[in-house]
Amino acid sequence: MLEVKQIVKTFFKGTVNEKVALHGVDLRLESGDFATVIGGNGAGKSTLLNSIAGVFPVDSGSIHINDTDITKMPEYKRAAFIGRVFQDPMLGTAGNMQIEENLLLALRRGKRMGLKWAFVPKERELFRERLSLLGLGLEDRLTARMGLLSGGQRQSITLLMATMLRPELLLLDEHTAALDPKTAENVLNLTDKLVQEHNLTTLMITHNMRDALRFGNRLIMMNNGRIIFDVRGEEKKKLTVQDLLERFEVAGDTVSDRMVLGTK
Ligand SMILES: Nc1ncnc2c1ncn2[C@@H]1O[C@H](COP(=O)(O)OP(=O)(O)OP(=O)(O)O)[C@@H](O)[C@H]1O
Repeated sequence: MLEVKQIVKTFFKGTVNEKVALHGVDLRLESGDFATVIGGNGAGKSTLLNSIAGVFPVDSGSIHINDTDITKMPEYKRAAFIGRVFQDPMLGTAGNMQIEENLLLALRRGKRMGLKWAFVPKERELFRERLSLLGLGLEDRLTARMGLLSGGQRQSITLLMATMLRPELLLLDEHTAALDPKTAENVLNLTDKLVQEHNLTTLMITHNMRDALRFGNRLIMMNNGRIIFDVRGEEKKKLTVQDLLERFEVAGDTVSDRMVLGTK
């Protein structure tokens, strides 16, 4: 469960460039909620995810995961609760390390690694099993350098890593936006499979309205640092792109072609 209460975030406070990116945002995700997040440029979507992940402190308000108050917890400690996948496929994995070394880091997250990279055979077996889920043949390339893989392959492995130890919360920030349409589709389907399989509480920012409608049991729309629409269950299932366009229009937001058509 995630509970965000009244969070405010201001950038460049007290300067001519002062920007209030979040105006007292409230959000509660129940365990297993999969919420897609949409909104125009500068709506505050990434700022909301970054505030939850602890990339920077918030000005006020509180953030709880289950019963733990993480508002003042440093980012590296929050990583024990949170799995993240970013837009840039290069960010989630270490390019100069092997596939299995990256996976081992994820498996031993929060534990002392010591000086040795001693693999237990059971771990390699687990990695092979997880990688075969991707259907990319990577289970036979455990010692390949991550840097040799394509963006889609790296993003798929980042997803596996983010969910290797079941996180309390999964944060996805436009994680398929840098991929070609076919690869993006595969990574989205993998995302959905992992979320369902592990019943993960998930927040997924997407610029694509169709994907926001297709995935998850909840949809959240942001505008100008506020959540202006939060819909779930049957009501979400009935929503159409046209409904979303109307909401954007009422909010006075501009909608780009890529949001409607899903192109980059
Ligand atoms: N690190 C930062 N320093 C200064 N201003 C920032 C920073 N991050 C975000 N902002 C500003 O905060 C506002 C919200 O930005 P944010 O990136 O959260 O929007 P977004 O909804 O994710 O938009 P986009 O879809 O364009 O990525 C914008 O005005 C942005 O310029």
